[in-house]
Order: sequence, then C-alpha cells, then structure tokens
Amino acid sequence: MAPNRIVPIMSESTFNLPRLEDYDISPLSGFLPSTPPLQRLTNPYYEPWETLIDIFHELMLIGRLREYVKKLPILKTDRLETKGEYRRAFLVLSFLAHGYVWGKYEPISDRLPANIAIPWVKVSDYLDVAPICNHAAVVTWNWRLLFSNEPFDLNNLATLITFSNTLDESWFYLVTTAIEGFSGRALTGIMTAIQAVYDGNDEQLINALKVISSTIFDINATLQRMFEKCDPYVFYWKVRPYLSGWKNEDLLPQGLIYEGVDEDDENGNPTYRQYIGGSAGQSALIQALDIALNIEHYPTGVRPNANGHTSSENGHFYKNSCHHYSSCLNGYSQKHEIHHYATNGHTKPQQPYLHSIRQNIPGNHRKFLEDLAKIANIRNYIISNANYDSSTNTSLSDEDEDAKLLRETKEASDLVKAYNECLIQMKNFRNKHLQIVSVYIVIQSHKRVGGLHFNAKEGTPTVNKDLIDNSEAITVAISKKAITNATTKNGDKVIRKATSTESIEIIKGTGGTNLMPFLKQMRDETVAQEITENAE
Ligand code: HEM
Repeated sequence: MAPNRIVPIMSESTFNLPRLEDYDISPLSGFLPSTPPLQRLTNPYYEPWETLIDIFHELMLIGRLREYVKKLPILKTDRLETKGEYRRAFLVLSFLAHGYVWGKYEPISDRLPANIAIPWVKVSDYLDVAPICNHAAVVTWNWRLLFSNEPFDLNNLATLITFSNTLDESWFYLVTTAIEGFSGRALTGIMTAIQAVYDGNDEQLINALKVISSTIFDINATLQRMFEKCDPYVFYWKVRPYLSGWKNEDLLPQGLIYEGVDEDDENGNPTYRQYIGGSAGQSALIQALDIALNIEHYPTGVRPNANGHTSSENGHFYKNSCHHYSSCLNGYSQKHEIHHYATNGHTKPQQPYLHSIRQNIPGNHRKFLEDLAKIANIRNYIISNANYDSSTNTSLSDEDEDAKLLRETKEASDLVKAYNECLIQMKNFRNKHLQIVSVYIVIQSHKRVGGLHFNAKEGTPTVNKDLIDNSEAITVAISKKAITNATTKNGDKVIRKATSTESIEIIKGTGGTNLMPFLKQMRDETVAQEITENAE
C-alpha cells in the first residue's frame, strides 16, 4: 500500500467483512440454494397442496381450480421443518393463489379463500417476505437439475412449476435462474473487493473488479439467450398476467382480500392488501451489483445536482437530507471529502420502486443488501486515490520517486479502468434489458385487441432479428406516434402526459412504474457513475 494513500476511516480492527453464509448465501451458488430446491413436500399431511399442483394446469384449463382450492383443508404450517420445505410451500401456494385470483377465461377474483390465504401468509412470515408470487418463488426456488450428475448450467435446468405449461415460460424462468447462478461468483468478487479496499490492496481490488466485470459480461450473454426460446407473445399474453400483483394494478384497484387473515374494519368492510407482483427486477443479484458499485438510483424524472439536491424534470427542486435520495458521497460533487467510505448506513435504495420491491426479496437476502450498503466503498476509494500526490515523500531518490510515481499512476489508472469496465458491463446489461422489454412488453402491448390479456386471440408473431436489433427505435417510434395522436385528437399544442386511462401511452411495469423512462433512467444513472481520470 502506498504510504500516503487515503484509507477508510473505519479502522481495520472494527471492520469485519460479513460472512455470506450468515445471510443464507452460498459462496458458490449465491442467492440460489446450494442444493436444488425440493420437488415435493413429502410429509403426507401436505399431500392436498401437492395433489392440486400435480393437476394445476388441467384444473385451470377446465375452469375448476377455484372449486378445488375451496375444498382444501386449512393446513397448519408447523409441520414444515426445514427452510427448503418452507420454500417449497411458498412456491406451491404462490402458484395456487395467483392461479386462483387471475383464473383463465373467468372473472378475476378480488378475494383469496382462507384455505390458501392463511398458510400462505404464515409461510411468508417465516421466510420474511410479502405473501405474493415473487422472483424468489418463480426463479430462485423453482428449478431442478435435469441430470443430477451434471453441473448447474442453463443446458441442464428444468422448471418445477409454471402457470401456462409452456416451454416459453420455462425458458423465461430458466434464463433468469441461470443468471442468478452467477451470483456466487459476483458476490465473492464483491466481498473480495470490499476487503481489498479496507486493506488498501490495489492489486487485489483490480483483480476482484475484473472478476465482477467478467461475471456481468457472462450475465449479459445469458440474458441475450432469452430471445432463443421465449416467445414474446406467449410471455406477454399468457405468462405475465399471472405474475401480476395487486398494487397499482388496474384490474384489482383496491388490492386483494386475504380471507381469514385480516379483520374487517370498524364499518364491517373487508381489509384489502396490496403487494407488487413478481418481476426479475426483484433479483437481489442486480441490486447487490448496484450497491457494490455505488450506482445510485433516483425517482423517475429526478436527478441529482452538484449541491446534493435533486431536481425533477419539471424544474421543481427536492431538497434532500442524505437520508432520502442522495448518499453523502455519490460522486457528483464531493470529490476529496472522504468523511466516510461506507454509505453512512443508507440502507434503502433511493428509487421508490426499488425500495418497495425489497419486501419481495426474502428476509435474509434483503438484510444482506442492507448491510452491503453500509460497507460499499469501492467507488469512493478509487476516486479518493486516483489522483493522490506522492511528491510529499522525500525519502526516495529522484529516480526511485519517478519509478514509484509511475507505478502508482498506473495502479490508479488500472483501478479506474477496472471499475469503469464494471459500469460498462452494467450499462450493457441495462441496454440489453431495454431491448427485451421493448420486444416482450412494449411491442406486444400495442397488439391489444380489447378485453383482458387472457382473452387475446391473435396469432403468434415470430421474433425476427431485425425486430430485436431495432427494438429501441421501434419503441420510440411507437411512443411518438401515441403522443402525436393524443395531441392531434385534442387539438392541444402542449404535449401532455397520458392519464391512466390512456394505457397505450404509458406502459406500466409490474410495480406501476412508467416503464421505459424508468428503465432508461436506470441505465443513464449507471453511466453517470463513470470515473474520469484526473476529473477531480
Ligand atoms: C422477458 C424478459 C423480461 C422482461 C419482459 C422484463 C421486464 C421488466 C420490467 C417490466 C421491469 C420494470 C420493473 C417492473 O415493473 O417489474 C423490469 C425491471 C428489471 N428487470 Fe426485467 N425483464 C425481463 C427479464 C429480466 C431478467 C432475465 C433479469 C435478470 C435478472 C431482469 C432484471 C431486471 C432488473 C434488475 C430490473 C430493475 C431495473 C434495473 O435494475 O434496471 N429482467 N424488467
């Protein structure tokens, strides 16, 4: 370590790198369980749930799932013994619940019978996660190895449960599972990098950053494979509706009644609960990468400025204490002030959607993200040391000093490069993801023929390469057309924002996000963290 290096103020003796295992994270499989999820609850007591899942698709098809769910006994959860059993129960109950609520070619139900609601809430409480179908259910706990003697790999994975019984839905989950499979490598790289910062070990930090960037590169290559076997039509019309939740959801505006769980209010009205549905946006892996790389996200349309304030696109300023949107060192202004390396205990992401979906991330993984935010220090360390002046050290001869300066400059430069490479890969992830969202959601949503998603009867369009390559341009063209139409129709010269009834103009994400602006801002905020050498 260079003698005049700026080191974290947290002394090494007080710094204990958290152990991944303490958060139910495996250094190898990361957020995925270290052994494949249970494929069945073997205690005969739970056979009624498993039997219903065995014939889930058949019951959905003939429209009798609700009848059979209502016949279920209300099973107690105290016979579940292991965490694996609780996860399997959560998976089964999530599919039964969402199948019940959204149905197939039948009216949507705004109440969930006690037979499912009571145990689902109990199991969720145990796992410390909201009782709603989430990323953990459909991805993290929903896979098996096709050949148990072969390693974990996209080419050796199968899903346990799907809504639509289609290969496309399986592929959607499995590509995402394969991406989560990189979390062991990513998290090991992150922890090594953080330790390197506390040790002031630049070489180790550079190597760890290289591990992180190469992992994101592999994630991106896997993400691209979504196009291979998941048809956008099937995804949008046949799968996505079942993943919907009951918060900011037009079809269930009040939410859902979990019968037998909550009491009626003082006027005898039932209590509705609202939760955001399942989305890969709930991936703890991508959130961990953002936190580790100090990529800050703000509410859509809000941007930070040099004074630590944020401003919205309409010109309104939001003065934030550091406990809201901006961290004390977000790199926009305070270059040399290194009062803290960690993010001062900021434990919540600044973007409201990212904040609210934390309740869909299982408790131990959510806690890990919170603790990671307290020690994430890589970017500030690099900024603080990228330009340090070593000329104060007079004990060396001129020649030695030149050599040392050269080495340190190169080290600093390599650090910046290694960090920026991680950002480039994160940007690539978000660009690729934007393409996917264009093809799988934006373009599909313009094929609306009226009625509910479930009732769409169009032919399946093929995915051609041009469509994928030009997906962002197509999206822009579509949204421009929508705005022009709205403007012309009303003879209104001011381009205005669409209201919620004009769903063609604002396409919402699972959590009610204004999809494309939200995702593009996430991408731009990634790029904004790039460190430019000698920028201080
Ligand atoms: C067909 C494939 C996919 C579609 C249609 C899709 C759609 C979406 C949508 C609509 C959102 C906005 C937030 C929400 O409403 O949930 C979102 C966010 C997000 N998705 Fe996906 N997604 C897909 C695949 C994936 C995969 C495989 C990953 C990998 C983990 C992923 C990671 C994320 C992340 C991290 C966000 C939060 C925004 C960000 O960090 O940039 N998505 N996605």
